[in-house]
Amino acid sequence: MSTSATSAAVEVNAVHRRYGGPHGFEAVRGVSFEVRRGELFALLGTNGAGKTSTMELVAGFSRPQAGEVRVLGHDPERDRAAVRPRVGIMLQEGGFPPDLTVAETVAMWAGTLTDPRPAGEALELVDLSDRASVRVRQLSGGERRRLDLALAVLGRPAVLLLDEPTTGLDPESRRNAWTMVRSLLADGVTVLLTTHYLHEAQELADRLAIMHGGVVVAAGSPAEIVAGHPARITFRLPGGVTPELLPPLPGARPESTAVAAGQPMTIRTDALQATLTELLSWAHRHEVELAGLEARPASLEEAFLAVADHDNPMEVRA
Ligand SMILES: Nc1ncnc2c1ncn2[C@@H]1O[C@H](COP(=O)(O)OP(=O)(O)OP(=O)(O)O)[C@@H](O)[C@H]1O
Repeated sequence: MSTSATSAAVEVNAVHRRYGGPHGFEAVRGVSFEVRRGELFALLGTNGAGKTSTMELVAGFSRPQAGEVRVLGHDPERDRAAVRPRVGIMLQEGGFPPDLTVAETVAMWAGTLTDPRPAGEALELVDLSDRASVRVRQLSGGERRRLDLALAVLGRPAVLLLDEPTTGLDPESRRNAWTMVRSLLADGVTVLLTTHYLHEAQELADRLAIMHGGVVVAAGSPAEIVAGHPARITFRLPGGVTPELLPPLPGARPESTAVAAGQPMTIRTDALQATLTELLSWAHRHEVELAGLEARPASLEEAFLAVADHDNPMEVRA
């Protein structure tokens, strides 16, 4: 195991997870990452990439066939008694008795914890106070998700494991969930979450890993992940100008050269400042206006699509 056992809240080291026996399907194929204390680490990936399978290993619900997991320094499956009181878990299926009310569900769950938050406080955190007397079966999908979240934070966990916590939430509820997660982070809670919302990862994550086909294909801070991908400059080609009349632009390539004068043109560049400088001085010299000019770095979504398309992903240590 690495020497950072004291600083990392979660350590995942070269884990493998196979379903269906020794010759079955290997869903997780040598994944490694660390979640430092107090940070939010996001696991992104295509459908079936192995995010939930990895999350279940961290939750201690199953053992990896190879590799190691440590949560707060313990094996979460073997040392369950040491780990579980300090970890809040929200997986994809809540599975609560449908005939209990929201308040009864929280009370039942609180009964299994040593130092639970007051039920009202937990429901307030997820904006469900006014649904306390409603039966679980009558909740909407988004309200059930919020109940899952209330239960995950009920025991004042030091580490929170959230598997797609905001799937099915409307935009306002999603933002409320982000606010809650940020306040937990401010209190020093460590969060590992999976999400399909790249904007969510960009908003919340200190660091992230992108999984594809059971391995980590990119890892780092959101800025590090997008840094390796080209920026984009768009503008409307001035009247009378075709793409071949543009000057040579350092580090750049047009997305398409079949653009007529007056039409929108997109240029990809690995050297945004140099390309833009050259383009603007050319426009100045020729006294033409680049209407609708926009320049922006790659988004996490562009980086995600690029690495998810990668045919031969390499494992990366986060
Ligand atoms: N119990 C199981 N038995 C057999 N195969 C399984 C089992 N659970 C998951 N898998 C397979 O393992 C692979 C990884 O699944 P997993 O749920 O970990 O992916 P994921 O990244 O969370 O996907 P999604 O984004 O769609 O939720 C998938 O191909 C899935 O079909």
